Amino acid sequence: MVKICCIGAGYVGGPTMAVIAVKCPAIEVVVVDISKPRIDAWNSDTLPIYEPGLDEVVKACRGKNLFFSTDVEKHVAEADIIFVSVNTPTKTRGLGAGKAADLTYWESAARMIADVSKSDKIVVEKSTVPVKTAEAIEKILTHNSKGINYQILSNPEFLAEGTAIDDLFKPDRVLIGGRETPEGRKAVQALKEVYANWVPEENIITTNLWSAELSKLAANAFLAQRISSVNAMSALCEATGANVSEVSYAIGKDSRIGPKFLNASVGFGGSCFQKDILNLVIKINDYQKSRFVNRVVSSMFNTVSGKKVAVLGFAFKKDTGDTRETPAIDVCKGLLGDKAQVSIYDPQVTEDQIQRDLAMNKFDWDHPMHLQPTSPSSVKQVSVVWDAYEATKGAHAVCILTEWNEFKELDYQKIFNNMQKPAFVFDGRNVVNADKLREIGFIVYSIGKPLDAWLKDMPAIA
Ligand SMILES: NC(=O)C1=CN([C@@H]2O[C@H](COP(=O)(O)OP(=O)(O)OC[C@H]3O[C@@H](n4cnc5c(N)ncnc54)[C@H](O)[C@@H]3O)[C@@H](O)[C@H]2O)C=CC1
Ligand SMILES: O=C(O)[C@H]1O[C@H](OP(=O)(O)OP(=O)(O)OC[C@H]2O[C@@H](n3ccc(=O)[nH]c3=O)[C@H](O)[C@@H]2O)[C@H](O)[C@@H](O)[C@@H]1O
Repeated sequence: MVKICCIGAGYVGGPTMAVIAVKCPAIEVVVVDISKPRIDAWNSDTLPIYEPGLDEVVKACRGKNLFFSTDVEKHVAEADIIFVSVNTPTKTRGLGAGKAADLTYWESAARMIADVSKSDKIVVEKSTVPVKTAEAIEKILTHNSKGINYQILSNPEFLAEGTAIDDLFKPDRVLIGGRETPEGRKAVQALKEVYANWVPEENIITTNLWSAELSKLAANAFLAQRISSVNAMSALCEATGANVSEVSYAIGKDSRIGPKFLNASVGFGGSCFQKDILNLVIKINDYQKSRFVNRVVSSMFNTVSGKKVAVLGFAFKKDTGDTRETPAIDVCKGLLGDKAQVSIYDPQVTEDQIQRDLAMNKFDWDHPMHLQPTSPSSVKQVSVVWDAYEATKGAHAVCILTEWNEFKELDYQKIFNNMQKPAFVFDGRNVVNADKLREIGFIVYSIGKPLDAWLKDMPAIA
């Protein structure tokens, strides 16, 4: 019989383990906690937390294959899989106070696991933790390992309070991250088999450890931003006579936005949602563009002065010639600021438009034509050409700024042969097959993907 032990009998540990127990009669589940009153309550008729449906689930399996205990060490020692679902509050003092997560409880749980274990263990991060916590936990466990093999998995929880049991019975997805080694994959599979007792296979996502840890934080950030956006609209509604419920309904009908989580409120609460300013979205967008330019410059020995940089794509998205607020403007201006020679190709944007865009002040495009400069002085460091091969000839680097389909089909071997070496590709839209380009010899940067060894060694990005 597989034995599961969960450290932490709180809002997550209690309901999650009760659902595992009820759905997996062949698994023994023990929930342990250092708080005796909490454990006593879990063993009583008055459970320590209120959740619709929780009483029934606990009553169905408590004393059969679900147990609550304060004998933490005994049950950790006996378990095959240990979930750690202790609290991870915000630090209130010291370095990072008010911002960083306080991992004191996590660390003491990990040290206790290392102390009492006598057999191999799968240790599952259930708590919400900063990215890379698994690495720290791994270090604590393996430095004290006594020959025991530990596999760390990240299995963040997405339940919301008030709907915990429904969310656990029918999760949108279960996410399991693990090491990309044979032992890591085996551990991921073992945990997947637990959830597969009631969750459809296609809803169980497996990833690497860091993607799983980050996805949890990202999901909460997206949800919090959504509420903040609606709440910002509520102030606009009050000022204009619009009705926020009507606005939410109307925008929620857009299938890309969807109808959920669009209720204006006095502000969101709960322990997890904190970063809530609408401004953040704009700041992040500007940051994303300057980060791209910094990548280009820092990768190319910290200067692009006098170097030819090919820009493929100028429109704000594919299949249009529209350039209003295209990120290409800011990226090109950044490269020109560092004195690059920029050679631009876009299948639908004219040379006149590109020169106009690069000469114009930000937001001027949104004023009537007669207020805009009639004959913009062309920017000398810029040439606009008729195809991608011409743009990249003799270049040190290629920057892909629009996701035109034709950029996927280019003959990159031919492009490589005609470029300066080392030849760089900075893919701002994730359109190229980075592995194939690396085989040809390119140094490739793809937005949000693991970095080339070359790029990793270059100076940090501002
Ligand atoms: N509350 C929620 O809706 C959700 C919470 N989370 C995350 O899950 C984690 C747990 O959250 P909650 O269950 O709400 O916290 P909680 O505070 O209700 O429960 C944590 C429990 O861990 C126990 N504990 C702490 N250190 C221990 C140790 N060394 N040994 C044994 N027990 C120990 C505490 O006594 C407490 O009962 C947090 O990281 C939280 O961010 C994730 C998704 C949803
Ligand atoms: O990581 C966590 O702890 C959890 O945080 C939230 O769950 P929770 O905080 O329990 O509850 P929510 O339903 O998300 O509500 C959070 C706050 O936002 C408010 N809210 C929510 C939705 C909405 O449309 N408007 C709004 O103001 C709620 O009233 C509440 O104050 C997430 O929804 C869960 O997916 C996540 O697992």
